[in-house]
Amino acid sequence: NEVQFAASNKLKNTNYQNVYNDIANVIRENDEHDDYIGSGPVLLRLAWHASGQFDSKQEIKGGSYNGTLRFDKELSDPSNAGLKYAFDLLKPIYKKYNHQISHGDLFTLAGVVAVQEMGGPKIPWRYGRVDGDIETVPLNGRLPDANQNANYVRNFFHRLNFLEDKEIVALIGAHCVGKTHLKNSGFEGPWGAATNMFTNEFFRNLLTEKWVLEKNEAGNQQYNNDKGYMMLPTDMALVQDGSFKKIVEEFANDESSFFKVFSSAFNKLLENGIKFEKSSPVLYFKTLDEQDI
Ligand code: HEM
Ligand SMILES: Nc1ncc(C2CC2)[nH]1
Repeated sequence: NEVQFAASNKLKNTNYQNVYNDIANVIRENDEHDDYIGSGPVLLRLAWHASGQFDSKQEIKGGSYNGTLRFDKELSDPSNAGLKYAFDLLKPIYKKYNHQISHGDLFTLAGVVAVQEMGGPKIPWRYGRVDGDIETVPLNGRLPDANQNANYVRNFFHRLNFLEDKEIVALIGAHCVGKTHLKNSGFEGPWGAATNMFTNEFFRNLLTEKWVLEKNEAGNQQYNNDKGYMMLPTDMALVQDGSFKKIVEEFANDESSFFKVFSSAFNKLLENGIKFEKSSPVLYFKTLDEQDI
């Protein structure tokens, strides 16, 4: 399976902090989105969906390299419902940099900005993805189904080369931000209280709240508690499977452990299938707060 080689881009490393800041300012300016949850969660989901359709066994491999989520063919995949809003937020930034940044680099960088600006861990990031044409759009249907159990979840992430349970549990911990929307996915409700701060709270709620399996208005089964919070079947799988559950307990007790594993797993997700030059710089970005902006 040939891999795709990252190209050296025209932007100098320093300019990527400017792109980071532009995306961070878009998040600040659109804080009213989704009843003031803000635009961080949906931009994080955009970066995940731009990368999670990777399958090294397929002719068309997918992954973030070609920036194919920009094509309606992929954006209209029912799994991507709600993401056009996030893509539209990034269009003015793409235009501003006038082809000096690819869509693949922009979509993945937006995920890094979203995690960091919501108080999550620093995510190392590299540039060099090159936009592919519409022929490189992967088939729809490669993103995961939320109605499934622990074995499905484990096998799904094995396809993305996440062979350790720790990585899988950490990645799903991104459900600590945002909410589910009936019109997008057929599920409804937030996981918990603070839905725009990236913390280990999602893991605590999984363990401490009393969850009841109910059919929702769309006919899907979801877990609800007495405070109006919800969990997907695939979320609950993390405490139904013994190995996953031990890791949920570790992350619930030690947020720094969750952050460390999430940082490397999210970087790996965003770089699946891409070969970067040894010399290609690994960039770390300052948050707006760290720059006193
Ligand atoms: C078993 C794997 C996963 C399943 C089945 C799944 C499923 C879902 C579903 C059904 C939603 C609700 C979408 C909506 O109704 O708007 C959602 C939201 C979200 N997912 Fe996942 N997800 C998975 C893994 C991930 C991963 C790996 C990440 C990131 C690293 C992620 C980040 C998010 C975020 C940030 C939201 C909130 C979006 C918003 O508030 O608009 N998810 N997910
Ligand atoms: N419980 C739950 N699973 C997924 C979500 C959306 C990310 C917010 N909430």
